[in-house]
Amino acid sequence: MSQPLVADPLLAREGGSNRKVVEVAVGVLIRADGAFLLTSRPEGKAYAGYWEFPGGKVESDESIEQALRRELQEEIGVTIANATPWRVELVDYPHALVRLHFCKVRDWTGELDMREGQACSWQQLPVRVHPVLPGTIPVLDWFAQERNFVDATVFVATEADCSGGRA
Ligand SMILES: Nc1nc2c([nH]c(=O)n2[C@@H]2O[C@H](COP(=O)(O)OP(=O)(O)OP(=O)(O)O)[C@@H](O)[C@H]2O)c(=O)[nH]1
Repeated sequence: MSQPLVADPLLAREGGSNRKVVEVAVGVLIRADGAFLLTSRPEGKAYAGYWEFPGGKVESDESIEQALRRELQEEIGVTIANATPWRVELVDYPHALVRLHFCKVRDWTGELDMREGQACSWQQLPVRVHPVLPGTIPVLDWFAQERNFVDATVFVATEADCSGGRA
């Protein structure tokens, strides 16, 4: 699959790309111990099986927070108390030009329930699930900056790891 570009917002706004921008609300659920929730993209969607933060497209009559509340109920069965806007990123995929509105969520009710057959995993840096969706990688870098984490944000198995560590 060809790799997406992280688009230049100015170029997109000035007509460098005439594709419609799809607004996406993304929830970064963070537990008290700092672990964050990743989910796998369901079968049938672009990049099926890739790991991402849960969320989805904003409908025309919704705010980012409303869309996020709806998507998280629909996809993972939790109700968020509130969402704190964190960062916005424009990504130019072959299938869509998306503006990702990442929001931190620390307070929710309900048990996790993967309603679209996804997998889920609470992760710390470096993340141990793969592959990670290209548009999700920058979020790991933002976490690394916040947490003074200097190693690679995605764990890469070495030969020693694969052979159980024996020489
Ligand atoms: N949910 C989510 N989407 C992301 C992330 N990073 C990222 O590039 N995206 C992109 O944002 C878009 C989200 O669309 P989606 O297909 O998940 O949204 P949706 O649930 O409303 O889909 P549907 O309307 O096809 O059912 C996809 O193009 C996806 O590749 C992420 O961390 N989380």
